[in-house]
Amino acid sequence: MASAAAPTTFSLLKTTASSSSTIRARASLLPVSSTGLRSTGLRRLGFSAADPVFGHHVASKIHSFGSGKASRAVVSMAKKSVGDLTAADLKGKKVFVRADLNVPLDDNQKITDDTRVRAAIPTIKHLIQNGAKVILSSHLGRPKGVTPKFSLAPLVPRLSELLGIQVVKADDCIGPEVEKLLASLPEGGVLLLENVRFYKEEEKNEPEFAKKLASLADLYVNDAFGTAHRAHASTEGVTKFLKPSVAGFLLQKELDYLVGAVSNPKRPFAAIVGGSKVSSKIGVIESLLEKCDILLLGGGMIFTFYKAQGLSVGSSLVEEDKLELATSLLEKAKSKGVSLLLPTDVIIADKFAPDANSKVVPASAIPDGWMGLDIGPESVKTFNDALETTKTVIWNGPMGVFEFDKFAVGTEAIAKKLAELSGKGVTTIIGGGDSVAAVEKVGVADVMSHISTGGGASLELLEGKELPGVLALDEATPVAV
Ligand SMILES: Nc1ncnc2c1ncn2[C@@H]1O[C@H](COP(=O)(O)OP(=O)(O)OP(=O)(O)O)[C@@H](O)[C@H]1O
Ligand SMILES: O=C(O)[C@H](O)COP(=O)(O)O
Repeated sequence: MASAAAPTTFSLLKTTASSSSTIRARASLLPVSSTGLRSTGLRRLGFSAADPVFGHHVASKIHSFGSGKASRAVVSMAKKSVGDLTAADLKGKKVFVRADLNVPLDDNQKITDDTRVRAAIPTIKHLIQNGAKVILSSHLGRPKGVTPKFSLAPLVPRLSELLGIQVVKADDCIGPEVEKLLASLPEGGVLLLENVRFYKEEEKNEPEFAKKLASLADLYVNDAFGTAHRAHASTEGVTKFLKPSVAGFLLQKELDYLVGAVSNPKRPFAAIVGGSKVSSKIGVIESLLEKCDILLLGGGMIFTFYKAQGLSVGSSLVEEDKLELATSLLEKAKSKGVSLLLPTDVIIADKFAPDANSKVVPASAIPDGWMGLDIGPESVKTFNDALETTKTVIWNGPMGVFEFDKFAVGTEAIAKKLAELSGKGVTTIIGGGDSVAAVEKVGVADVMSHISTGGGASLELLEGKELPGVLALDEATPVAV
C-alpha cells in the first residue's frame, strides 16, 4: 500500500523538451530572436493593449514561449490569418465571420457573461476598420428548429456598444431578407444573422446549406474557437465554397496557447488536471504526460487513483472500471520521468451538500460513509511549492466541488497561486470549462496569460486532436519574424 504521508511522486523532473512531432494540430514553429518577436508578432495578430479582452498583460506575454538560443514561437497554426488581410483585400468586400456567441442568458434574455462577445471584437474591428461589410454568424444553444428563446437578438445591444456602431440584425441566416439587408449594408457595417442552428442542415453540415451561407459573402473568417471541434456547415462546410478562408484573431490565440505554449513550453512545465471523473480526462492526461514535467491531479478523479493504490476512499467518487487505467497512468508518468503529485490530504464531507459536516483527513484515512470533496491544506501547500518552480502552467478542471463554498478552498487557492505566478512572468493557461468559472469566481481572470473560451474544443485540443473548423482553413505561407 502506498504511503499517504507524502505526495505520490515519481522520478525527477525531465529536462529535455518533448518532440513537437506529437502535435497534430499543425503548429508552425518558426525560429525567432529572443527580443524581436513580441511587438511584430502582436501587430501581426492584431492585438493591442486597448482590446477589451486581450489587455496589456496578455499582449505583452504572447509569443514568448521557449527560452534561450533555441527559443521558438508559434507564429500561427500554419493557417492564413485575418491579420494578413489588409484594406486592399477587404475594402467593400462581404466577409462571412463565424463567431461563437453562444453566451449564457438569464430569464429576461440578458447576457450574464459576455466573455465570448468581447473575445469576438478584435477580428470584427479589424474587418470594419478596413472597410469590409461583416456578415456575423453564430449559434446559440442547441435549438431544434426555430426557437425564439435561442434568437441572437439579445446580442445586438452589447455588440453595438463594443463595436461603437449600430449592428443590424436579420431574422434569418439565409434567403432574400438577408440578401436585401446586405445590399444596403455600408462599408464598415455589421449584419448579425439569426441563429444558424435554426436550420437542422447546419449541424448535419449539408453542402447545399453551406453553399447558401457562402453565397452571401466574398471571403470567410472562422473565429469560433468554442465551436471549432464541430464539423458544421458554418464552421467547416462553408470553407469549400469561400476562398480565402482564414483564421480570426481569437482562434489563433487559442491555438497559440493551447497547442503552441503547451507543446513548446518554457520549462519546467506543470499541468494541473482536476474535474469529476478520470474517464473524461484520460486523453488529456495521456497527452499532457508526453509534454509536461510536473502533473498535479485533483478533483473527484483522485479517489480512483487512491483506490487503485489500495487506499480506502469511503463513499468518494470512484470509477471501479478505471482502476487499472489509473495504475497505468501512474506507471506511464514514472516511465516518462514526469513528477506526478496526488493530494496527500483531503476535505471530506458526510453528504454531498453545501451544508455538509466536513473535516480534513490524510488521504489514507477516509472513513466509511464520508466522501472527499476537496484537496486539503497540506496538499495545497505541496502543490503551491511545486508550482513555484515552473515557467508554464496549464490548468483544466477544479480541485474540488467548488460550487459549494465549503469545498472551494483548494480550487480557489490554485487560482490565486496561478495569478501570483502570472505576475512573476510565468505563462498561465486556463484550459476551459469549470476551471475558467473558478478563476472568474476568484476575480483573477484578467491576470492569466490565457483563458480559453472553449470547453469541448479546448479539451479536444489538449487531447491532441485536430479540430475540423481549423483544418478546413487555408494554409498560411510561413513568415519568419
Ligand atoms: N471530489 C469531487 N467529488 C465529486 N465531484 C467533484 C469533485 N471534485 C470536483 N468535482 C466536480 O467536477 C466538476 C467539474 O468536472 P469536469 O470534468 O466537468 O471539469 P471541467 O473539464 O473543468 O469542466 P467542463 O466539462 O465544463 O469542461 C465540478 O462540477 C465539480 O463539482
Ligand atoms: O458552448 C460551447 O461549448 C460551444 O458553443 C459549442 O456548443 P455545442 O456543444 O452546443 O456544440
